[in-house]
Amino acid sequence: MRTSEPVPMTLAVDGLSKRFGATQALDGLALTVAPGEIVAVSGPSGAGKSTLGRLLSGLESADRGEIRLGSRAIQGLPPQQRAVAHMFESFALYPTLNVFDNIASPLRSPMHAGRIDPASIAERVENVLALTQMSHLAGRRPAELSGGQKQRVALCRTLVQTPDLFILDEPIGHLDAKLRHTLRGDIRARQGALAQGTLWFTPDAVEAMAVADRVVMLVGGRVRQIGTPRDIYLRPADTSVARLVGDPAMNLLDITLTSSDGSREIRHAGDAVRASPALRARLAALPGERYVLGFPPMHTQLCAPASAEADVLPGEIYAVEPFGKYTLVTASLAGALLRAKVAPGYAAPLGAPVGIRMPESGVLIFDGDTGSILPDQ
Ligand SMILES: Nc1ncnc2c1ncn2[C@@H]1O[C@H](COP(=O)(O)OP(=O)(O)OP(=O)(O)O)[C@@H](O)[C@H]1O
Repeated sequence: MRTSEPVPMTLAVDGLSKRFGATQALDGLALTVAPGEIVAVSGPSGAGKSTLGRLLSGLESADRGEIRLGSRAIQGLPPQQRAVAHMFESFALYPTLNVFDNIASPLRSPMHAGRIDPASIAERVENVLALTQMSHLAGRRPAELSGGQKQRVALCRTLVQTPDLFILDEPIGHLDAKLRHTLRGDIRARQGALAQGTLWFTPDAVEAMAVADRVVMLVGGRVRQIGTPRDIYLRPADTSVARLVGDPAMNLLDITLTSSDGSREIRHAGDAVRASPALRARLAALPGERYVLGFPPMHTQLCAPASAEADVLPGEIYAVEPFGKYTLVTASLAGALLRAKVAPGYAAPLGAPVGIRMPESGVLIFDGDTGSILPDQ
C-alpha cells in the first residue's frame, strides 16, 4: 500500500466469474464504485459476496473477467500490489498483539518501510478507535475481547489504511442493534468524505439500504439488480430481489389468469382472487397465464373477512407479532403467507378468519415464469 495521498480511483469490474467444482460462485459479474461512493453488495448466504471480496483483493483468482482500479488492471496482481484494504468476515487478528498494535499493523508493514512516523500512526489508530467506541480497550489482546469487540478491531484495522478501495465483509454483523445503527451512520459519513470507494457486503438488505449510495443485489452468483436503495425498494427487478428487500419483505401472491366467457378470471391456488377494478383492468391486458402480484406489508390492510368490498382476500390469522410502534400480522391464504403492518394493539386469535386488502394502487406485477418485473410499472 502506498504512503502518499491516494489518487481518486474508481473500481470497475466486468464479466467476473469464478467456479468451485460444481458451484458457479460468481457468474459474469459487473459493477462499478465511484470515488467516495459506498456500494453495498447484498444477497443471501452463498450468493457469492465473500468470493467477490477475495477476487478483488487477490486472495483468489478469477476464471474470467476484468478488475480495474482507476487506470490499473489489477486482476493479475498479488494482494500486496492491489491497494485494497479488506476486512475479513473471520477478523484474522494477531493473537499476541494488543488492540492498538493489531490496528497499527498495516501501517507498520514492510510495504511502508517505516515511512509513516509513530505520531501519525498513533493519531490514525486513535481516530478509528474513537469512531468505533473502542478507545478504552486499546491495551487488550484479542483473547480478552467479545466477538463484537473483535469485529470492531478488524474494522479499525481496515479503516486505518489509505488504500484505493475498502472492502468491508459483514463489518457490523456481531454488534448490538444500537451500536450497529450508530456505526452505520458514522462509517457512512467518514467513507463518503474520502476519495476512495467502499464495498460493503451484508446479507441484511435493510442494512445495505441504510448504508449505501447504491446497492447490488446478488443472488446465486449473479447480479439481479443495481440501483439506489429507493429504486430497489420501490421497484425490485424480480421476485428474488423482492423477497429480500423491505422490513418485512414485500408480499408476493402467485396468480393464474384464465379466460372464460370472454372475461379474465384471477385465481390463486384455484380460488378466485378479488382484485380492485384498477388491478383487474391491468391484469386483463396481459397476454400470459402465470403472474405474481407484489405489494408491501406497509400498504396491506386487514378487515372483516366477510367484507363485500371487491378487493378483499379471505385469509386466516397465522401470526401476530407486536413490535411496539406497530403490530405485524401474518395471514395465510391457501398456502401463501401475506403480511400487514397494522396499528399497535391489534389482537386476534390464531386461525381466526380475516380479510386482507391489497393497496388500491401500486401493486407490482411480476412474470410468473421468469420472476422478472413487468415493464412500465
Ligand atoms: N473454497 C471454496 N470451495 C468450494 N466452494 C466454495 C469455496 N468458497 C465458496 N464456495 C461456494 O461458493 C458459493 C459462494 O460462497 P460465498 O462465501 O462467496 O458466499 P457469501 O455470499 O459470502 O455467503 P455468506 O453470507 O454465507 O458468507 C457458495 O455456494 C460456497 O459454498
